Amino acid sequence: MPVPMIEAEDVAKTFTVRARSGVLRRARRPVHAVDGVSFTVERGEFVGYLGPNGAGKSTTIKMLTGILTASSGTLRVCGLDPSRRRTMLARRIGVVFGQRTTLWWDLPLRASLELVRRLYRVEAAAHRARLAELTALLELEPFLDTPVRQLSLGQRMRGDLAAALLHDPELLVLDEPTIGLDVVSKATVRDFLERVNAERGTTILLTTHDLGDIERLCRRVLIIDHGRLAYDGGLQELRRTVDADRLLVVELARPAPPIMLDGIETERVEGPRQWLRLPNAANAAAVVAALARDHDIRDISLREAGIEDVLAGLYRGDHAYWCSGRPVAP
Ligand SMILES: Nc1ncnc2c1ncn2[C@@H]1O[C@H](COP(=O)(O)OP(=O)(O)OP(=O)(O)O)[C@@H](O)[C@H]1O
Repeated sequence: MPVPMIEAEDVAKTFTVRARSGVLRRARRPVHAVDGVSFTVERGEFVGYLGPNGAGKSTTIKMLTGILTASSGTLRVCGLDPSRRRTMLARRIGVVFGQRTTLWWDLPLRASLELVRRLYRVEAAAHRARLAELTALLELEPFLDTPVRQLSLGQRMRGDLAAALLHDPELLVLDEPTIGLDVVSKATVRDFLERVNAERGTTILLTTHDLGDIERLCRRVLIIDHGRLAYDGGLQELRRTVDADRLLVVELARPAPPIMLDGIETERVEGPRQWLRLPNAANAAAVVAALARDHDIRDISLREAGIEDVLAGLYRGDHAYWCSGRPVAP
């Protein structure tokens, strides 16, 4: 059986921070950034790694790439211990941090990519072929000779993606790759990542707050909260698992007091329009029939819970935590 791309078993990372506890005293306090996380990512998967601010995503990525050493637990990436085999691992993985560039600020993009080639010791002919392919896919040609500092955010991100993939890594780790990009640049980056995964079989682990990235690209998501894994499974299953409410928007013939229906909360009233929160278990057809019986209705529409609602509920702690289809203690 092939070795999984990522194997994390009970991985934890605790930082010690010093906080002022008196005029002169500074007390030490542990911060459990990652608190016993276990998961496996198989070759060829495209996995989203989600969680609210401060959940432990970046810390996990830093451990996966060998920048930080885990405080406890076992971690294997491409079968290697990242903190002990960091250089060897660097040749097999690509990493992109959306907030930072790995390119040389004052050099043209082409020269930056040449330096990356030398760092990874990619043979010149292989580099030319790969650069030509990435240039076409990411449409880099118009700005290959522009200094990196003059590139727009979207152009720089495409340059960073090329740099991360020049050595044809088995695993691509992305931390917020579409942050700050406009809709067209986001679409280019998403199309590109989809192709890299589908055509080259590159395994991708994607951290993002952009749910459009996740809905478009990830078949599986891992959700981390307070350093612990809150969910591991498909997006559709997540929607079904988490009891997310739907919203019924009712337009009455004339303004009226809030509608009273058993088990249904009228969330907002604006003139003749009312917003009713429907629990997942409620039968929408029965609710509409009851409304039609007692009120003069002009229009009605049902808004399904979006993935944002599902995640917001999960992050707020409204729901039990679920992993592998089973509830787990938060
Ligand atoms: N070097 C550090 N020293 C002390 N605490 C840290 C350090 N790095 C991270 N932390 C803390 O660990 C926790 C997890 O941080 P992390 O950056 O991994 O979260 P995140 O999920 O990436 O958040 P965001 O979505 O905001 O980027 C936070 O409480 C953070 O303050």
